Amino acid sequence: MSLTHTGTTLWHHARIASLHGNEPWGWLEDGAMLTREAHIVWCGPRSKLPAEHTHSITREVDLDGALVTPGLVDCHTHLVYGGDRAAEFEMRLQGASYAQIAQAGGGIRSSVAATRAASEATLLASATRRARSLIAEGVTTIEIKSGYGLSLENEARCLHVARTLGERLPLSVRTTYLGAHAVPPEFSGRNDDYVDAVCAWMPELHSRGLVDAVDAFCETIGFTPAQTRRVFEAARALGLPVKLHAEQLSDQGGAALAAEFGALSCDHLEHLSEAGIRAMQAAGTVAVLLPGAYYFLRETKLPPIDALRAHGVPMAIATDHNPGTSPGLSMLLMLNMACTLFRLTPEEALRGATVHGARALGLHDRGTLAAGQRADFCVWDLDHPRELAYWFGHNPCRRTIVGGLERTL
Ligand SMILES: N=CN[C@@H](CCC(=O)O)C(=O)O
Ligand SMILES: [Zn+2]
Repeated sequence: MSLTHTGTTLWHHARIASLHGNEPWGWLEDGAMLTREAHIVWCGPRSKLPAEHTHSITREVDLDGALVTPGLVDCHTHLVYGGDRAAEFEMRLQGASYAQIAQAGGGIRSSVAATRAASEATLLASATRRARSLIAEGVTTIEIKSGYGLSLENEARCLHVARTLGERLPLSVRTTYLGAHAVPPEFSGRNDDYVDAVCAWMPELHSRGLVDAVDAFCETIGFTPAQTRRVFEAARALGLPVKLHAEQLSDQGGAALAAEFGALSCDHLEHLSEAGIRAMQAAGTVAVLLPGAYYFLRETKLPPIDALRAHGVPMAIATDHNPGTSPGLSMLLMLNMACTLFRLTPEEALRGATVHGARALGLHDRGTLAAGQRADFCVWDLDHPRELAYWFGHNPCRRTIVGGLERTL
């Protein structure tokens, strides 16, 4: 187990996936990459390695012709929660809708009760198990939202667990405050008062170093656009970037609202309008597609993929891991579903799970393999990168390097 940097490493004899969009989809033959500490110093065909780099090499690793891609980025998860919602799954299979269950006080609120009842150690143990599943399939960066605590101290606890995961596991963790996920029972019928509380807790959570971004669930069963605006104004006052669960079950105009605040991403988007797409394009907002939730809720309305593509809106994909609508823990399955259900090309899906996922988190130092980027990459037992979206129920990840360090679990 190598856990310290060993100078400058030349990783060679690799097929380095070419993911630049304007180049033929495939790989760089006899690819090589030079890493120093946590970063890539150089990447290209080994024969073109500049002479000035050769004398600095302290270690060589032969990758035996294996495929290399950037580390995967899961840019939308709700990984920290108590309990599960398998009983709700059974109810939905018998005909109850997600919205009906939520309106009857179940859904997110049942996970809030289970999360509040769980100790921090229990939350950390279950989130660690889930994170390890994602890590095993090549995830090197993950976003984790709060949203099952819904009080100042319970939101803080969940965000703290997320931060702790990033300290204990070989994984970069970004945390998102999703206080505006549902209205907790103690605020029942006082939705606006709850939004006031969500905004009031934000500076405290931020001052404890627990928040990288702010999100909300803008929906008929969540928060109105006016309430979402108030949450975003509070975030802007603190200089925090925003994201939004937008147009999942209905068109609320949430995407255009989020774009007005320069949102990093709008996520779900099954009911996204043309106006919303234009607003996102103008703001540079990433469209995060969540095929796991679409599949698990057995939705029928597809996100407007062709229009997003035509307008040049970057598309990311993520697991949306959560106990209610997407209990899956496989980014590779999401790559497959993004192609089979949403008709992304395998190349679009892989860009969605790497460079566009990173952009959805406001990260520009990862998601591609180039000089200056973080040395986060995966080595796969595959020939062509299209196979990442092809196989499912099988893990071809041979090794993963995070910040220049070989990862072991
Ligand atoms: N849509 C809102 N939030 C989650 C679901 C949360 C839950 O049902 O527990 C989502 O992204 O799908
Ligand atoms: Zn979500």
